[in-house]
Amino acid sequence: MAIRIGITGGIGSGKSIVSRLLEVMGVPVYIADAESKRLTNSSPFIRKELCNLLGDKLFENGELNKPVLASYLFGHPDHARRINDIIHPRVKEDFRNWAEAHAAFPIVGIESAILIESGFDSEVDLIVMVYAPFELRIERAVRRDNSSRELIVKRCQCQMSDEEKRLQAGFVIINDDETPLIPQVLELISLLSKNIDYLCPSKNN
Ligand SMILES: CC(C)(COP(=O)(O)OP(=O)(O)OC[C@H]1O[C@@H](n2cnc3c(N)ncnc32)[C@H](O)[C@@H]1O)[C@@H](O)C(=O)NCCC(=O)NCCS
Ligand SMILES: Nc1ncnc2c1ncn2[C@@H]1O[C@H](COP(=O)(O)OP(=O)(O)OP(=O)(O)O)[C@@H](O)[C@H]1O
Repeated sequence: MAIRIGITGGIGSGKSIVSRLLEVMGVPVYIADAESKRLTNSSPFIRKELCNLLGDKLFENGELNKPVLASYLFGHPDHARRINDIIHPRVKEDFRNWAEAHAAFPIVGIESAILIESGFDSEVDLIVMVYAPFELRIERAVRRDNSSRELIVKRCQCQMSDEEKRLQAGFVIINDDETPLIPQVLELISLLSKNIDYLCPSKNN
């Protein structure tokens, strides 16, 4: 069975770039955000539960009304928890199937901004945190999403702080526009390759 790493970090930290680098280096990565959107659109169970909470207007012509979901979800941390409790158990199940299908790889990854908050930390052998200073994250996300600072800050408030994430991370990748990324990703892969026994002894037999 593959070693499972969880790649996390706040909005704009650079998880997508790190995941892309890992994939280029031969580590398949399950992108939880993309998969949760796919499941939200395709799973009748998720649709039904979301409509029970927010009404049928949530799906217009069969398509998820993203602004409606976003305004509820990011409106209050309790709302985010309610939505996550509907979507994330299905994502977890989907990830387990995906990981089994990729069991021949020595290392696989899952990328999620809310890996720890949504309980995916128990699915992985190592948490890798992508870190960037708060202001830089906001600046990047504002530019990328063509969004306002207020909106991005509000989304940050639905996520665990960097300080808390750091406490749980076994490896931190600094993505501050100064520290080169590739050597850090190579170091991670090298460390994992050397420490397979240490990380998950049962998986290396
Ligand atoms: C609410 C939705 C429709 C907003 O879509 P929109 O295109 O406006 O934003 P986008 O998806 O690009 O999200 C921007 C960032 O917000 C953060 N974010 C998204 N969902 C969540 C969440 N449930 N809790 C905390 N932060 C979140 C992530 O850092 C994400 O990259 C969308 O984010 C969604 O469907 N979220 C539920 C799926 C989910 O929980 N994804 C998070 C990772 S598993
Ligand atoms: N080292 C870097 N150099 C230049 N641009 C970067 C760097 N890291 C990230 N960016 C840019 O910052 C933006 C945010 O990065 P990215 O999308 O990888 O963040 P993320 O952690 O996946 O965020 P989210 O949780 O919002 O999905 C992107 O437009 C990306 O191209």
